[in-house]
Amino acid sequence: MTPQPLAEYRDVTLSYDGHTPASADLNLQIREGEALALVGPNASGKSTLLKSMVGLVDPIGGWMQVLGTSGRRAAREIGYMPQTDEIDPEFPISLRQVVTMGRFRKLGPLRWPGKTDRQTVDAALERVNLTEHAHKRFGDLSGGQQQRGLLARALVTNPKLLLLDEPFNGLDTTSRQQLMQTLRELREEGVGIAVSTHDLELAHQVCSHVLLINRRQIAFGPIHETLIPEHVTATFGESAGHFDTHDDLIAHPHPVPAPERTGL
Ligand SMILES: Nc1ncnc2c1ncn2[C@@H]1O[C@H](COP(=O)(O)OP(=O)(O)OP(=O)(O)O)[C@@H](O)[C@H]1O
Repeated sequence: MTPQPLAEYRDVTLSYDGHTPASADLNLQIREGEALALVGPNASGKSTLLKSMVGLVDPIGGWMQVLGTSGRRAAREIGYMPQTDEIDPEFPISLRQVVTMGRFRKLGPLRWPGKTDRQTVDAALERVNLTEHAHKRFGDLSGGQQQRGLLARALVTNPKLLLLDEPFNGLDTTSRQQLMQTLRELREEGVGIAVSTHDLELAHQVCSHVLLINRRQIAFGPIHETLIPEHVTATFGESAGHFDTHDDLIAHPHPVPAPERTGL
């Protein structure tokens, strides 16, 4: 029997205020070891979709399930790396403390981190190659190191499902390669991943599936069949350029702004 998907959406519409749709027609599945790239222009609904998987945005239509329950209930078992983080670079908090914060969802507010928690934090830091920087102030790390630190924070719950919102933004080539390698390893271990990105090449290198979105879902499916010129043009508009071949598509990804918000 095929195992139940880690996340499944059927005709889902999401809304922040309970009536204005923020994104619609969402139909997707993420299974163990699969990685889904969310691709679309700015303000097209990528972050909204990720937020809905941890219950930060609710559906106003359709049916969805995450880890067999609602996004809100599943949140403790999910690793979520948001696009922007609230950590003030001036705040005197070490990288290790930032990563340990990721355990608090598991620990609950009244438990002090124990041996297992410390070991899990050590393993996550090692996984993202930051062990030697553990005691540095978070704000003193480079942008790429901070990104990797936030990934470590998302990993300390040992999630079955990992959600990453534009994790490659601002990374240099080395950090990018390291992050891609980590994501491939996680897939091999059976972790399901959803990652929003503007980078089609990266999507191809890391992901098994793609969902193209521009306030509505344009297409979803295996990446090699679905990330095709017709779908990219439908997502980004004609100004996305003309793509003759698959290589063109990867060489010339030109995201353009989404249309003004009109309530779909
Ligand atoms: N907190 C919020 N309250 C109300 N509307 C919101 C909120 N956050 C986003 N939206 C709206 O939802 C729509 C989708 O935005 P979203 O942030 O999901 O896009 P995105 O594809 O992640 O964009 P980007 O690539 O710029 O991060 C936009 O119209 C946006 O204005």
